[in-house]
Amino acid sequence: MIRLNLVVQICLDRLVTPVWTVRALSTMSRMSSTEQHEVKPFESIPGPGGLYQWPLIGSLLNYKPFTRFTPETLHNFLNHMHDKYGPVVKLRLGSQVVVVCDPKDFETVYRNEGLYPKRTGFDLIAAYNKRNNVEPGLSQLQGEGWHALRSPINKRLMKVDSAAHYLQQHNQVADDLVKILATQNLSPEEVQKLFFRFSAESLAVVVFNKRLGLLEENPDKEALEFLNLSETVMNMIQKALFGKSIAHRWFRNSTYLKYEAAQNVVRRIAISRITQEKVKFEQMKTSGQFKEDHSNLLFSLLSETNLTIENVSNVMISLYFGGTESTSKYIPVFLYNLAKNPDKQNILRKEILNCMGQDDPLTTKALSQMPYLKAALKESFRLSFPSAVTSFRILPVDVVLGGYHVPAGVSIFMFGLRATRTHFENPDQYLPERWLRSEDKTLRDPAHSMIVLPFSYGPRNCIGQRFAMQLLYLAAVKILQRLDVRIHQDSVNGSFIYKPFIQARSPIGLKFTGVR
Ligand code: HEM
Repeated sequence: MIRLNLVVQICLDRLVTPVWTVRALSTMSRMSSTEQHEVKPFESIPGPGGLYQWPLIGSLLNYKPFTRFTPETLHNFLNHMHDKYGPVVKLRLGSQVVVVCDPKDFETVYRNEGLYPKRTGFDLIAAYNKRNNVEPGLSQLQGEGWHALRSPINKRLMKVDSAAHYLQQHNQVADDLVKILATQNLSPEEVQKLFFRFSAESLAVVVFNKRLGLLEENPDKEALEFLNLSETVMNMIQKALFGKSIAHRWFRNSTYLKYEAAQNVVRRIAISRITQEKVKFEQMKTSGQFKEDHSNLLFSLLSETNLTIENVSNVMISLYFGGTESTSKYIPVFLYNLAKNPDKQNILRKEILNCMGQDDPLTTKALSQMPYLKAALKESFRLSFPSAVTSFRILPVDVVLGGYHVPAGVSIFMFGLRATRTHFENPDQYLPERWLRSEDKTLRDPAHSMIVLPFSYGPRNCIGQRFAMQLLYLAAVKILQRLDVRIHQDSVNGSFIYKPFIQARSPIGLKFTGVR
């Protein structure tokens, strides 16, 4: 996402200026004369100039060996840029982008994103889809094509109880996770891998209607192959995203070939599993067991007459990949914040044990009675924001951001992470209490509602957020119900990087011991 296709960038750069001139006039004419007077032109947005604005070279100059930053410490680089140039900065990150960090500007961006918000996809996936004649998935599509695929999923996944349908099965997966943590002495790397298996297993229940058995002592061969290939797919996307592979756009380089081989098998396995479920679905339909409002996502998508097996498989693959990496990376970060603040961990454990005891499964009722759990996760999102940039948009209209005119067609990055520090009291402390209502019913820390948006906002926000929250709550609840979480003394210095989701520079040494 961050390093856009350079060819497209160059074309965009050429296109943007003339479009801006025409649009600027029409937009400006809609403003009051005072506003027109105050708006500063796009050209005057501060930022590194000269060579730093050149296509390709400009982006490379931002990183090592020319600076102390790398794509993985993009957050530090953007903070440095805002310290130097102010709340609106123009620079090259692949294409020319405008970066904003004021929540009021986030609001303006979201308000103007239109019906089909545009966020460019991953060029490695685009190359694969084109070369293999595969229809693009949700995160790759734009415009009406995106809307046509997103709408049927939206109406099911954004429902309040969409994830709750899977809660019972997810409880079982979480129990298996806790059993392993309680009985095996795992290295930090093994713990990280275990969380990946937990997320993959939980999402498999949603996308394939089946557990894969990834938390069993000896998982079956196909399940393990699926897991290993999924990791390869994600690693290659990451490599391309951070500019460690560029040539895949023009020919099949080694990153592309590894991605293609892995993705071909992943797709074959996914399509074969979904085809098996289609047979079950047809039987249910014939026997009258299937109702229109069925809460099972896979069955309900299979019932859409305008979606082919290929469409449904693409959606499910998007969900599986969109969800596994992000959620598995965030579980140890949440646990890290609780382990570093044992007093908060104890308050949370007390709330959990009061609501559900040491053996009960997590239910929606119990969840509704746990305000501290929700505050603890929200505060973790604030203190350790899941992605370096909340998201980015290419708007269909001109806007004014921080007093500067930004033409339609320019990439706008919303750097929410900075606002999580600049808009709160005691920003470096983990204080779930700041999200709880005090007795006079006001929020203790009434921060702007556009700051802590881990799943972004608007019609193109994260479609899997209910599942992500469910899995994060479950992992924390089930672990704290039975185990105390501490950090190995010789581990972790709290230094996090983004690839593109947050993770500790080296796996966090979490220590799990039984609680009585
Ligand atoms: C902690 C976990 C997660 C985080 C922080 C996260 C965050 C995000 C963000 C910031 C976006 C971009 C939204 C925008 O541009 O407005 C996104 C998109 C997306 N996410 Fe998530 N996500 C998480 C988990 C999940 C899960 C569990 C799933 C699937 C079950 C999922 C599926 C997707 C998909 C398919 C998109 C693309 C949506 C579209 O383009 O229409 N994510 N996510």
